[in-house]
Amino acid sequence: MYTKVFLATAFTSKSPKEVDVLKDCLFCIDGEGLIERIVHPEHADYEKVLDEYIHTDVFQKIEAGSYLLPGFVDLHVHASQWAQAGTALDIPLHDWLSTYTFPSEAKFADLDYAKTVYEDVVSTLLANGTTTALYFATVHKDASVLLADICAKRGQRGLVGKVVMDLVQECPDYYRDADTQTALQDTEEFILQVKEIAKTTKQGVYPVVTPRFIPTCTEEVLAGLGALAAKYDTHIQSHCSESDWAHQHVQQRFGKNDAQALNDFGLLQDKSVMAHCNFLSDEDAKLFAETGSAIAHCPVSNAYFANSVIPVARFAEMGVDIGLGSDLSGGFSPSLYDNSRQAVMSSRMLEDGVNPSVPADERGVNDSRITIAEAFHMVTAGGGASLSLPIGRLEEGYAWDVQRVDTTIPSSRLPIFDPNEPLLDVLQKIMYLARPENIREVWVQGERVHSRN
Ligand SMILES: Nc1nc2[nH]cnc2c(=O)[nH]1
Repeated sequence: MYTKVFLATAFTSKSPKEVDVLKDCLFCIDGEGLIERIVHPEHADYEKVLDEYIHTDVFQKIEAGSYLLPGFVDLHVHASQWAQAGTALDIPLHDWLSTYTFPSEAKFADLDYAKTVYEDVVSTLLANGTTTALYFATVHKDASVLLADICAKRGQRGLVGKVVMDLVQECPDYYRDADTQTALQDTEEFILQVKEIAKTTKQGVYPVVTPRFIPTCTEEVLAGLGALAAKYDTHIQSHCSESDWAHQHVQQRFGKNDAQALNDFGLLQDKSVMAHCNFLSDEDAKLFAETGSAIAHCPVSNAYFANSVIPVARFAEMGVDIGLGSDLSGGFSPSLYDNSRQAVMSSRMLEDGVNPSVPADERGVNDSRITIAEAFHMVTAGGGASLSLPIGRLEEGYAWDVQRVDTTIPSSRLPIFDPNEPLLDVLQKIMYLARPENIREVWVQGERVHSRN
C-alpha cells in the first residue's frame, strides 16, 4: 500500500545539463516519505495502479497547468541575517560584517527575538520552494538549537550550525565565543542536542560543524572542530576564498589558500559545503573534487561582496559538486529562483566580460556560461549530491520533497498561451518567472508543509 499517489507532470534533472520531463506519471510514495515507484503511462500496470488508487483519499491529481518540481536545496543561508536582509549592501564585506552583521547577530542571545526571526525565515523559505536548508545560526548555542527545533516542527529538512568565532583580534567582545574551549564544548553539546531533536522528525534535522571562516577562528578551534566533525560524522560548513580580502587574509596568515588550510584542519570531506569559493585555484578545485567537498554558489551575494564571478562551469567540469545558496543576507533574496536566474546571468557576464573598452576577444573567459537547465540541476540534484542526501531528484528511492507550481493563477506573470507549448520551454519560463504566488503546495518527506489557497 502506498501512503500517497500523485498523478502529475513533473520535471527532474537527468544530468548536469539535461532535464527529464515526467509526463502524466504516477508518483507512489511509501510510509517513510520516499518515492517507491514512478509509473509511466507506457508501463503495463499503469491503468491497474491508477484504478486501484484513483478513488482513495491518498490519491491526488495535479491539475493541468500545475507542474511538480523537486524542492530546492539552499546550501548557504544565515538564518539570523533574515532580520537585516536588503540592508547595507553598498559597503565591503569586512565593514558589512563589523558594522551591521555582528551587532545584528548578537541580538540572538535573546531567545524570544530568535524565535520570531527563525520561525519567519523557515516559513519564508518553505513558501519559496526551499525544502532543505543548510543554515548558519549564530554563536549562541541555545538559539541555534531553537532553530533546529523550529525546522523539526515546521517539517523542513534543516541542517543547522552553531557558528564558531573565537579569535579575539578579529571578533568584537560583544559577539564571539567566550574562549576556545567553550566554543568546542558548546559545539559538542549542540551536536548532541540536535541529534536528539532529529529522532523526533520524519524528514531529519542535522547538526553542522560551523567555523564561521578562517579569519575569525584560532588554529586550535579549527583543529578541534575538524576532530568533532570526524567523531560525530557531521556535515561541515564555512566560507572559503570569498572575496579579495578574505582570500588574502588566509594567504597572509598561513602562506596557502583557504582550501588547503581548511583541508589541513580536517574540514574538507564528503559532507563539507564551502560557501562562495570564488578564488579557488585549479589545485584547490582538485582538492574539492578529491575530498568530495562541495561549493555553495551564492550568485546574488557574490555580486555585492565577492569582487568577482566564480567560474562554476570550469569547477563543475573538474568534478566538483556544486549547489546554490541564497546567502541571506549577503544575498538579499530568500528565493532560489532569483539565485538560479542570477547564476545564469553572472556566468554570461563572465564569459563575455564586462568592460566595453576592452576588445571583445580579450574581454571574457571562454566557456563560462551555464544554462537555466544547469542552474536547475544545481538547485536540486546538485544540492542533494553536495549534502550526500537522497534529495533533489524525482527518482525512486529519493525523498518526496516537491513543490507544485501553478502557472495559471490570475496574477501569474507566466506567459503560457499555447496549450501545446513544449514542456521544456514551460520549465524555462517557470525558472525565470515564477514567484512565491505560483508555489501552491510544498511537501517534505511526503508531508505537506506549505499550501497557498
Ligand atoms: N557573505 C558572507 N561572508 C561571510 N564571511 C564571514 N561571515 C560572512 C557572512 O556572514 N556573510
